[in-house]
Amino acid sequence: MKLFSQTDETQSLLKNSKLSINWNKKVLKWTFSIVLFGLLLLCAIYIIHVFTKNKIQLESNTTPKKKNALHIASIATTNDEFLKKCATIVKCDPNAKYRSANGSCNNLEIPTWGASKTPMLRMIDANYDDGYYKLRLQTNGKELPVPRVINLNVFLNHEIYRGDENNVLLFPFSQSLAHDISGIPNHVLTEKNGSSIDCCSIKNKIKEYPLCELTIDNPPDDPVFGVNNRTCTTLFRALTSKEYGCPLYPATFVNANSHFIDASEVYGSNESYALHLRSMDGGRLNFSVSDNGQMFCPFLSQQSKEVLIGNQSSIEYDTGDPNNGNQNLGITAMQTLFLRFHNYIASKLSSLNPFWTDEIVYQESRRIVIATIQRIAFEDYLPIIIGEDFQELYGLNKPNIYDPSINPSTSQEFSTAAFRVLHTIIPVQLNFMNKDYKIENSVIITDWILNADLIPLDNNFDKLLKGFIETPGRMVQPSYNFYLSNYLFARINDYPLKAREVLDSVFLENPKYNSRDQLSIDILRGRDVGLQPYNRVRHLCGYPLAKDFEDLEDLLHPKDTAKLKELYDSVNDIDLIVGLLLEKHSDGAIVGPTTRCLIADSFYRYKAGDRFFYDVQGQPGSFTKDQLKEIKKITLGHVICATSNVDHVQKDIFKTIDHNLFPTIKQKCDKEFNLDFKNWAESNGRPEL
Ligand code: HEM
Ligand SMILES: [Ca+2]
Repeated sequence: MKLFSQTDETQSLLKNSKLSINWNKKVLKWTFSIVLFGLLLLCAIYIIHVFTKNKIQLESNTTPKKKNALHIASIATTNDEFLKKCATIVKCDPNAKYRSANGSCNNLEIPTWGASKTPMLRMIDANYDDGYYKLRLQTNGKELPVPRVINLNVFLNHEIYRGDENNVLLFPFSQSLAHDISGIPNHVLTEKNGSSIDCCSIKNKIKEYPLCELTIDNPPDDPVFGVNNRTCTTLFRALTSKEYGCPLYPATFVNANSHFIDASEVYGSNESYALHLRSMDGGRLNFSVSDNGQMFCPFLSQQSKEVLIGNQSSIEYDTGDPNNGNQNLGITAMQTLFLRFHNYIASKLSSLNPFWTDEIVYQESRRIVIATIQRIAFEDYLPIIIGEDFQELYGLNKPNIYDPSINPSTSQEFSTAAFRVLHTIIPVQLNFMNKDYKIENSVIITDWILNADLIPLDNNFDKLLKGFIETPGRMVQPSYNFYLSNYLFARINDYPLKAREVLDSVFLENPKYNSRDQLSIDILRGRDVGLQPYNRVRHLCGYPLAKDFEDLEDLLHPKDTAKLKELYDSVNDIDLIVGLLLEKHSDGAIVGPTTRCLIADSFYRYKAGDRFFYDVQGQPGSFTKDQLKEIKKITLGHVICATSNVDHVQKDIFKTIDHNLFPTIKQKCDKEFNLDFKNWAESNGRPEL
């Protein structure tokens, strides 16, 4: 007590201290609790954060992107063999603005994906009798039907002559796309003196020459070939990866062209050829000038006009596609069109940016030409082929869909079967039309295949383009045109024939008459490259596996399945292209369901698998928003207007539009189809090397 009395202050202090100790304890307790709570809270937040973060990462790493139900996936097991065994190591510059000439370094993870001289992709493993290279047999071990017999029994003489709503232009544009994405050379067997061996003349020893294995036996009662006892047609097997120094099992085929849609048919598919085609001046490509001052692909052999008129194929042109650029008047017209378009853009860009080097002008012009072709291919062309709605549903219309996991390579099924279905749109006749819509001249197919002499004469190029736009095209249908099925590459003494009458009379007199059947070739090529039969591929595309011929009637006409039943022993033997040609067309498309599925798959690869695709943003070479806006306006009509004297075109450039019935749909080139490259002026922020 004393203590208390003695020290009031202290007491109070003590009291106070007691109080304060109590209070301090409380504060401490509260602080501790708050801190603990805070810590717990922080821990909880951290745990939640880590958990959700991991979950998100887990989802983005392991959950595949929501798969579009229409997409098919390759089920072939051999696609990576080339990468494992033969792909060269390529060093890429991830900041490179422009695509390489051969397509390498497009995919920075797998730089050889899509490059020229790399294999075609298989959707399904190859089908060979020996699992490796020998042509497949029927499932019961018997020989497959002779292709010519298939053509004669199912296709020939069933042509539909109705004009199509699409015009002839669809054909050369299709073909130039085909040779942009695919090119498999033949393995030609040569004599010691360098001339090619005629497999038919060594028929008794043909087994010793596996490359002659495709040689066609025409039936003795063949209505065309039988007449002159032409029982045999030579066809060589395609060049395999082995000939490129990379033996693979099973036989694998190599694309000589870059797989991407990158105008390789204009610029070449490798660096040295690309350089060879350049003038190295003003960013232009080399060109020749005709007598009337017009620009053409460089003439490889220049002869006098008189000789040209003397009906001999004397001019050949130097193009980015040395194998096919001269094959026919249509494809050569496309080569000319895009060569001119490149040089047109180069001159525009040079005047906007006089200080640009040849290299910058060349690369920027090339980039615009490629973008133009890609835009036309995806927005104007593809909807006609596979149908607008299907294209939308497939996800092909979405912008900027680059996905480095997509292999951009051309599939074997697409290039050797599905895209060749469009061989059916090849017309018999091409028209040269003047500005007044008058046909001045027409040539039939035996005159315009292997004969591109007509292009530089007079104003033929303009008239040919006008004829393409104004003439209704050939409808897609099961049969190829009669000439293509009988008189392909009809040449006597190496000169093209001039008219059907001549052709027929010579044919009757000359047993050496040497024409071919394109459909037989396409069927055989499918066997050559080991394509799986139609039933397997349609199943891959989501259609039921047919157990017998009648089961095919969900997609084919009963009259056709009946014919197939007479030719093939089993529904599992039908050649892919045969089934594809006979499919009823899908809604809004000009091809059937399996063809549409294979075409959509490939075009998806060419878009989603191309880092330089024209609308991809965020890459070193992406177009600016303003440039992209301008690119999006360029139609094939603009290209024609910029490069020829055609003065009226329509926006829907592949549609036949009767100028008498719909005069307002035709628009004046100089009014409606001008191009503006001001967004490429360097003051606008781009570009520099
Ligand atoms: C007059 C026009 C045409 C002719 C004479 C023609 C002829 C040929 C020939 C002879 C082949 C090589 C056949 C072989 O040995 O396997 C071929 C391949 C091919 N054709 Fe055509 N064709 C023409 C137009 C078209 C068109 C319009 C398309 C439409 C897309 C097309 C698509 C293809 C494709 C994808 C290939 C495979 C290319 C390869 O990988 O080598 N062709 N064509
Ligand atoms: Ca290409």
